[in-house]
Amino acid sequence: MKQLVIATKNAGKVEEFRDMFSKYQISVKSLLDFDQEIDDIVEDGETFEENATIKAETIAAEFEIPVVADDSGLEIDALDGAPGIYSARYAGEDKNDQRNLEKALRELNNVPDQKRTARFVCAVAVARPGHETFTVRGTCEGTIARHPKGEGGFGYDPIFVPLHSDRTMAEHTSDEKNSISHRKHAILKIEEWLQDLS
Ligand SMILES: O=c1nc[nH]c2c1ncn2[C@H]1C[C@H](O)[C@@H](COP(=O)(O)OP(=O)(O)OP(=O)(O)O)O1
Ligand SMILES: [Mg+2]
Repeated sequence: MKQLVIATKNAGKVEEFRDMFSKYQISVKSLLDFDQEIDDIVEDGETFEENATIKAETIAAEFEIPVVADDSGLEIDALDGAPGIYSARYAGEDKNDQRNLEKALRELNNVPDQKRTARFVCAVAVARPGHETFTVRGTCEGTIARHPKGEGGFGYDPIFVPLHSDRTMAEHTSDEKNSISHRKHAILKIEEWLQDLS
């Protein structure tokens, strides 16, 4: 079994990478699996790609191994793309999913249904010692619901209704989410690299 480190401390992301990488015979190790304490990485880039690169290169340099990182978030059109790269800390430094989605709903309180369009964005960076880092991006278009619904997924999934669906992402099974998500679309773009990994 091939192994890949994902430079994330987000358990929801880890589970999705595990599920989606299993078909490439890749087992996933995340920052949650290291015995030593790993400091939080400062994500001070101006784009998803910059932040994914910072995370991947920090861990690749520290452990001298190939690393994949994910920087992702929700862009809401009626809020000019907010929360965007600030999605994790939208309602405060404690990165609370529930408070984040409640804040998004509050901001959209007076916004009619047809103007509630949004998309999930995921930039994936691949960093390897001695190689140039590269990034890819996947997106998932949808709308913001009026109320949270569903127990699956993580983050903003309870308020995000993907295009062509009448359920929130949190009401999708993990297999359903992993076939349409921004993360899936990003991973498809590194599929060849994943297959060639030794
Ligand atoms: O599929 C998703 N379904 C719902 N919400 C999502 C998704 N994907 C990203 N999101 C939200 C969660 C968080 O508010 C932000 C990611 O922030 P982001 O900095 O990339 O991740 P993080 O800080 O949780 O973990 P880490 O940096 O260790 O990978 O976007
Ligand atoms: Mg983060």
